Amino acid sequence: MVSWPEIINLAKNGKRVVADSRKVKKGDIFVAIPGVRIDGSVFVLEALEKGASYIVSKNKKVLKRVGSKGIYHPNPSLALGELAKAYYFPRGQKLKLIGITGTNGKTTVCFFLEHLLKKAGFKVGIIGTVLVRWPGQEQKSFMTTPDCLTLYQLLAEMEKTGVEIVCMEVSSHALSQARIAGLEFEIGVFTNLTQDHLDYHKDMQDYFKAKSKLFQQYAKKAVLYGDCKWGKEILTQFSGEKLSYGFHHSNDFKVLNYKLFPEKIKATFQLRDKNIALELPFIGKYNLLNVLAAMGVGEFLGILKENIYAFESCPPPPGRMELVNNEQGLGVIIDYAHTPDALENVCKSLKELPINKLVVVFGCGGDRDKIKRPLMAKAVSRWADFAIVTTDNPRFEAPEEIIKDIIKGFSSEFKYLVEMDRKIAISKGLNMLGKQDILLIAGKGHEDYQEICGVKYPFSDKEVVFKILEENNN
Ligand SMILES: CC(=O)N[C@H]1[C@@H](OP(=O)(O)OP(=O)(O)OC[C@H]2O[C@@H](n3ccc(=O)[nH]c3=O)[C@H](O)[C@@H]2O)O[C@H](CO)[C@@H](O)[C@@H]1O[C@H](C)C(=O)N[C@@H](C)C(=O)N[C@H](CCC(=O)O)C(=O)O
Ligand SMILES: Nc1ncnc2c1ncn2[C@@H]1O[C@H](COP(=O)(O)OP(=O)(O)OP(=O)(O)O)[C@@H](O)[C@H]1O
Ligand SMILES: N[C@H](CCC[C@H](N)C(=O)O)C(=O)O
Ligand SMILES: [Mg+2]
Repeated sequence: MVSWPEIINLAKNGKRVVADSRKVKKGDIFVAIPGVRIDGSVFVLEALEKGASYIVSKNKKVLKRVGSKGIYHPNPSLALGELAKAYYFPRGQKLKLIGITGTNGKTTVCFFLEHLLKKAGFKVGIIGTVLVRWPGQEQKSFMTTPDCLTLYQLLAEMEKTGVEIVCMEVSSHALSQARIAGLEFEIGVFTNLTQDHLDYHKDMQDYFKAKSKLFQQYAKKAVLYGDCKWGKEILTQFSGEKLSYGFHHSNDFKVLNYKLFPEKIKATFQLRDKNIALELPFIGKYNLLNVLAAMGVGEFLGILKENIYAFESCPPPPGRMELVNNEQGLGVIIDYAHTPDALENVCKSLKELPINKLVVVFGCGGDRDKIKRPLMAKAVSRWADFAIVTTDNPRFEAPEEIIKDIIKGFSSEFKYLVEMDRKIAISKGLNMLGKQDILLIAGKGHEDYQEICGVKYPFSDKEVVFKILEENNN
């Protein structure tokens, strides 16, 4: 039987590593991952039939049947990371990695960082919910954090083309499933932790445990949101170099004062002993936190001071508090808020502007956390003047049932209507707009599809707005 160091050496010398039996080719090393739906050990025979030369598994019964080609590893997900690292980075990882985790703000911080680091002269790559991008390359994303092998493949490709630093979103699913196993992160960022994904994580403590792995197992330095108990807990536990940020005066990097305008924010920050006033080209008070997170990373990399004004030309990511400019002069905003906290923050930020009525079109995703549905409605009803409840991505759930869960969160006096067809819902919202009113279309942001029963139908909130306005014009 081959030993673990021997198999690592084989991977270093170009022996392919796969975790999906459908992709096995002759000579590959197949790693059987115990998945959420199914145990990869079920596919060991298929992998062998396709010519796999080695099987890595923790299932001793299966390994007994495999014989000399079998290799026992107590944690196949970690084994996959080690093998992927050996295969894709045989001479070690040279790329600097920045990992961003948290319920909300990962994509935004990632985009802000890309902008800052480019200005500082780095060759930067980003990996996240909206896209994967590095100089000369851009691909649409299918996951926030890709599976382990896809991730390593991307990173290796980036390194080959001269990328020096990669900022990537690290979801709690990725941390639980060890998709980043074997990678070393120069800096980890924690943006916040609020209700989401309780379909996957047992409770908030379990969700936090997944998030905090980034700091316990992977990151050398930490940039931490210090205004919540979860951030404070990581701050206390983390033994490496760390920096906290937030609105509270106890943080290392903080907001001293700010003023929100319909298309920008003017703010003064205190960065340890230095104060700086900036005019930022986006809206949403919480985006001040996302800027601080990016500043914290800049500080650790030693490039913040010379490049701080980069934030004054930093556009928000697509579908995040995106103003839909239109000839009719209607106030329309598209945002990716799909959690109670995000909706609370977005609606509150909009109501802080000098506006009249706030109308919100939103729904909730199917096959995801059900507990958050009435809480999202509650957040909307606290700040909005009217809501139109519609479909998001129903996936395999009945839209009527999702909507039933949502409307349980509205108080009896709150005014809303239900319109299942998202296009008609948006159209109804647009028709309600008067002078200085705002229509917030929440939940799908940059997404260009609506997923119903396993089929992704083309649907972009932004394009739909333009289409309706054009139809109304004719
Ligand atoms: C719940 C979840 O995260 N599931 C992910 C997980 O699937 P799984 O554990 O169910 O895998 P499985 O289907 O049981 O298969 C187990 C193993 O058997 C292998 N297999 C499977 C079938 C076969 O014929 N042969 C075979 O060898 C699989 O390759 C796998 O290694 O591992 C798969 C392979 O890496 C992922 O594609 C899959 O993501 C699904 C599609 C997904 O929707 N994930 C979402 C929830 C997610 O991860 N989202 C986060 C963002 C969350 C946020 O908003 O923060 C993300 O990072 O994208
Ligand atoms: N720092 C923040 N605090 C609270 N809410 C935020 C923050 N940043 C962004 N949001 C809200 O969360 C939404 C999603 O933001 P973003 O895409 O940056 O987060 P994310 O963590 O990448 O989300 P996902 O996990 O879905 O990829 C935004 O559209 C906004 O409504
Ligand atoms: N990454 C998140 C995105 C949710 C976006 C929302 N549009 C939905 O479909 O619920 C998830 O997969 O839970
Ligand atoms: Mg994201």
